[in-house]
Amino acid sequence: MLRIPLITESQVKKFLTYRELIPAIKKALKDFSNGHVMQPLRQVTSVEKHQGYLLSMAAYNQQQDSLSLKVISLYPHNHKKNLPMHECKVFHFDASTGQLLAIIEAETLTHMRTAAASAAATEKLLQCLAPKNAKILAVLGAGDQARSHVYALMSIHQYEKIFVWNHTEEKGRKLVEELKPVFPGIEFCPNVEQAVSNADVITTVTASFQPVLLGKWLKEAVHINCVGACRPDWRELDDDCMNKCDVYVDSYIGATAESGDIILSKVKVRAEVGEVIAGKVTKGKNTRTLFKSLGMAAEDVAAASLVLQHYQNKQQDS
Ligand SMILES: NC(=O)C1=CN([C@@H]2O[C@H](COP(=O)(O)OP(=O)(O)OC[C@H]3O[C@@H](n4cnc5c(N)ncnc54)[C@H](O)[C@@H]3O)[C@@H](O)[C@H]2O)C=CC1
Ligand SMILES: O=C([O-])C1=[NH+]CCC1
Repeated sequence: MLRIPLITESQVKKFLTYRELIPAIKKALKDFSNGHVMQPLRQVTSVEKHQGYLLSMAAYNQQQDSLSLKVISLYPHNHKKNLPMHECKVFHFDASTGQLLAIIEAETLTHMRTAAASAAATEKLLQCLAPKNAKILAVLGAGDQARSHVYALMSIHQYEKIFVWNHTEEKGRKLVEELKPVFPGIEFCPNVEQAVSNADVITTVTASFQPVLLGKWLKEAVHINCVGACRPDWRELDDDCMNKCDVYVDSYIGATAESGDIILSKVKVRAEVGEVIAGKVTKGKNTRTLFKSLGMAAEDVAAASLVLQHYQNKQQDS
């Protein structure tokens, strides 16, 4: 019987780099918006008794001929138990035969591909619409996504200052301490308004159900990546913030079905980021831009393909 390889977290950490991943995710976003990806809306199974969810995310990228399914748990109260909010695996298939090629431990893959999508959006929207001389990055949240976002965003632009805010100071300070040797300009900011009010780029990566970022704090030119709040009644941004920005999404269908920030604010979505990358959408006049990221299986397929390529190359070498 053929044994299916399990590609572990430590292997994924060795295989994935933002240098390779960001272009791969850009291509995935573009392929998706060009209609080359079969991606049903993800299936969400509620585990009401424990206030959790199980998400099934499948996609087939016709351009890459690449097929996978990610299964990911979402337990927003896990931080109180000192447990991660998500646990996940990607099942990567041979698209031509339907045979399972590998099972991939996908926590790092998810942290990195999400941050790569934000980096791709920031690069595109900052270049088109917001100031080129961005100096200050603000990160609201101090978990796994906060860490991956600092690495990914710093890989495309050298911000002089990074302000991290978290609702619990201890966790925020701990992340800053960890990242300080790599990014000396990073600081913890105990006041969220102070953290964001001079920021050129703001990334929200919290497990909050209520707005943590308010429109009245935004400066005239700013780009926001809003990464948390993936349920129709959850918010990370208030209505004012949503309405002050030109809003871009990863998927229209996903955003209008799942994002509380989009649905409850009734904001008009300007475009998918993939449409901007594909050159189908022209520059808007608004100097405030916002990328509402919900995460897509198309991104998981792209990241899993890279992981598998590296894994197979390594097997051939040894
Ligand atoms: N858009 C996408 O593709 C993806 C989005 N996510 C979302 O990103 C967010 C962060 O995920 P992780 O970093 O993996 O989680 P994590 O558990 O590592 O970090 C969550 C952070 O939110 C903070 N937090 C918890 N409750 C809060 C509250 N009530 N108000 C403000 N902050 C609060 C925690 O202190 C922690 O800093 C989550 O909402 C998650 O669902 C995760 C994966 C992909
Ligand atoms: O795309 C993803 O993996 C997720 N988005 C929100 C929770 C998990």
